[in-house]
Amino acid sequence: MTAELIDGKKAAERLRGQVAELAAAFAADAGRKPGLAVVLVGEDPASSVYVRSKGKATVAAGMESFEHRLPVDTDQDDLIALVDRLNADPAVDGILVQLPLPDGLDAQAVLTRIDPDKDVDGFHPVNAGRLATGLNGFVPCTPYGCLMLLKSQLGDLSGLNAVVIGRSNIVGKPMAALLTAADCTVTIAHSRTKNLPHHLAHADIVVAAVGRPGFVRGEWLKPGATVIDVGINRTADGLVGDVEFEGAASIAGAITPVPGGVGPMTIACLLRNTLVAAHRREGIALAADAI
Ligand SMILES: Nc1nc(=O)c2c([nH]1)NC[C@@H]1CN(c3ccc(C(=O)N[C@@H](CCC(=O)O)C(=O)O)cc3)C=[N+]21
Ligand SMILES: [Mg+2]
Repeated sequence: MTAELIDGKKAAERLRGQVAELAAAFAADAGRKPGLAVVLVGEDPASSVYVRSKGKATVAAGMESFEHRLPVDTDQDDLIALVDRLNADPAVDGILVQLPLPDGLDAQAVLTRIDPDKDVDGFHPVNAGRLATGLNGFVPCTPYGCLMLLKSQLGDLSGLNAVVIGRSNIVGKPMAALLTAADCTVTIAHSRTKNLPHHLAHADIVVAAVGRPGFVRGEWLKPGATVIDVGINRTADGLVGDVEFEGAASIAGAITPVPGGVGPMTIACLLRNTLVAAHRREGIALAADAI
């Protein structure tokens, strides 16, 4: 292993510390804490664990956590009615509906119902449009966390070749938009891409978000590349990323581990977005470079 390990856990702790300080200042100013509502439908064990750790992180950052656990057979109208109540609740700055939703529920309809200014996941089409056109909105937490890790690792990203593998609305597309805005030359690769190794051979930055364990091989990388592994795959060998770690770590310049890389940053960015939402909703200024 010659690559530097990018410590997402440490970066996330630092960000959470900054959020906590600013949340305390907000509470002193506004007379209330920033509030995050998390909605979980059903009892998927992995989702339950995420929701619990989000709730804990929210409280630890000095914010209010509102947890709504609904039965697996909740119908669409009841879920929409809950979103409407949260949209109207002045104590709620951010709303997150945990995905995936159980079969039979229309996730797109639910996400589109969330007030875009409370959409701290950044999944609403209005926020996707804001990101695509350079307006201030909410950026999805996982790609935002990846960008923070890249900037703290590399500084200025201008002119670098970046290959994003995966084109989901949640990671790949917003990641490509963020890297484009940071003046990278961006390639979006996906399951139909021909000759992925050809594209990776020129990539200074690789963001892997394909959801297939060990899909990206070390020998495909440009020596010294910075590799961000978004994959969280539960296998017989435990939790592994989308990048074949051992091989990649002998060729890359820097790489995120799984776990302890992107995952912790996702939660820290959720708190960051909630803090920003609270300031915007109360009309309290937050210095652009504060966080
Ligand atoms: N509306 C919505 N927003 C989300 O942001 C969202 C979602 N739904 N559904 C599920 C995915 C997944 N996700 C993760 C968050 C943190 C870790 C994380 O902290 N992972 C740790 C530990 C992982 C473990 O041990 O299971 C790590 O990578 O080190 C992982 C995954 C957010 N998601
Ligand atoms: Mg794909």
